[in-house]
Amino acid sequence: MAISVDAAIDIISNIKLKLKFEIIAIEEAQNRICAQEVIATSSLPKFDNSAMDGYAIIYSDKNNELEVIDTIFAGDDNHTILKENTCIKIMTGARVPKNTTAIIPKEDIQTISDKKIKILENVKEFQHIRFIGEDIRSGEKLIDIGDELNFAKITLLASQGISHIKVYKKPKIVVFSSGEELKLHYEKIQDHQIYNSNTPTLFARVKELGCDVTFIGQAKDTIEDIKRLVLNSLDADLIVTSGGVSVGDADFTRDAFNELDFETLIDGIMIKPGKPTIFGKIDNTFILNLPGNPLASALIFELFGKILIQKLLGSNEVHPAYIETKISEDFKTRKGRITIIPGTFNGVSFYVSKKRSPGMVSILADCNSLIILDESVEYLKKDSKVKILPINWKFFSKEKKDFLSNE
Ligand SMILES: Nc1nc2c(c(=O)[nH]1)N[C@H]1C(S)=C(S)[C@@H](COP(=O)(O)OP(=O)(O)OC[C@H]3O[C@@H](n4cnc5c(N)ncnc54)[C@H](O)[C@@H]3O)O[C@H]1N2
Ligand code: MOO
Repeated sequence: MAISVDAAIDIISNIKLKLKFEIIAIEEAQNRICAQEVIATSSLPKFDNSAMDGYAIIYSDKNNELEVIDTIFAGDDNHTILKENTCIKIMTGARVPKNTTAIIPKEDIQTISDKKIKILENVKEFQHIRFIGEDIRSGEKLIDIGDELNFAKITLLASQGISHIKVYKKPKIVVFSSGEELKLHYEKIQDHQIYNSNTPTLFARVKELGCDVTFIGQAKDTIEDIKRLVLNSLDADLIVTSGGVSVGDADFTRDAFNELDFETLIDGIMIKPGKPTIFGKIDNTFILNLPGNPLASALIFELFGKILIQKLLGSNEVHPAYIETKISEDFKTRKGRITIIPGTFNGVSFYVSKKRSPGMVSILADCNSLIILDESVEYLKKDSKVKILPINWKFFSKEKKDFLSNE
């Protein structure tokens, strides 16, 4: 029996998993999920240092002529300290002498003689000193279990001298389709046949989301053939298949799964499109059977499949987050079931896709987000608030946008 959207999301978000991990070099770690806590073992900066090329001084000497008694470069292990009315020439990044209370940028001094300078500008106590630990404190948690590693997290690792990191293994996903009418995109087709667009779509999507993915072919519309493909894939973490879930005379996936000790977790979701979605498990392999209709299949994957992938990746972020915006024009829909509406968010408003039929293939190519409308919604007035779920976060535009003004 079909269950509510909320119940389906809860089932997927609460699946229990034993994830495997591996140790990899940090250069290879982008988009991987961290399987260990990383605690800072050294403060950054490691020592008080100069933020400018200039002179280290004692603040109370700021109005006096100062004698230059030494020069310190970044990386020097210099232990000279300042005396009254002296200064030390210092480079950006160099450790400051212990009793320094201000750095004077080179541009702000006047050279009086070879070893004498005078300060021309106002000085603030402690100016241009970068203090130990102001960036990272030793003992501070830098990365948590389940955090996604990106360039910025890799910065943290490298700055601590960490060369290798424990990450969860990429989930192994197997994709296949069923349907006698389907041919692969590199095959010749006849007039009564269509190209299998779902499998390459899902293959690409799970790969984009950080999984290892294998395509194992197409099942004929027979229980035996579907069983054969499933049995071949039980080393995977997840099988994603599409088609064959409805009530037609050639829809056999449910029967095939049931002959293989399938534990049904979801059999239908009260959503449009994509109601006939099946999710369950054989041994340790999850199976997500999406509807055959291409848009239905892709949208259900965007809403539910992505949560599942976040779980399988080991991410600690499994709940879809939204952006609040407004709808670009009046919008009418049929109430009665929660509906996934694809469209485009241009940074200001959400534009509903004009075409939305579940059997279409062309729609998502022009969309970057979804809204999920409650079953009671029949009409949204222009500028009504909507919550969008982004499909893609890389946010660029074909037109030049003014992101510099704050109006
Ligand atoms: N009597 C009823 N008929 C249907 C119902 C229903 O409740 N009662 N539900 C409809 C809904 S909603 C959906 S969704 C589909 C789901 O059907 P299946 O998952 O069994 O999918 P198929 O019948 O195999 O195919 C549906 C449609 O999609 C095309 N398709 C299938 N696989 C692919 C693929 N890999 N690439 C591209 N296109 C694909 C297929 O040719 C069909 O046109 O059932 C409705 N019927
Ligand atoms: O719900 Mo079906 O998935 O519309 O085409």
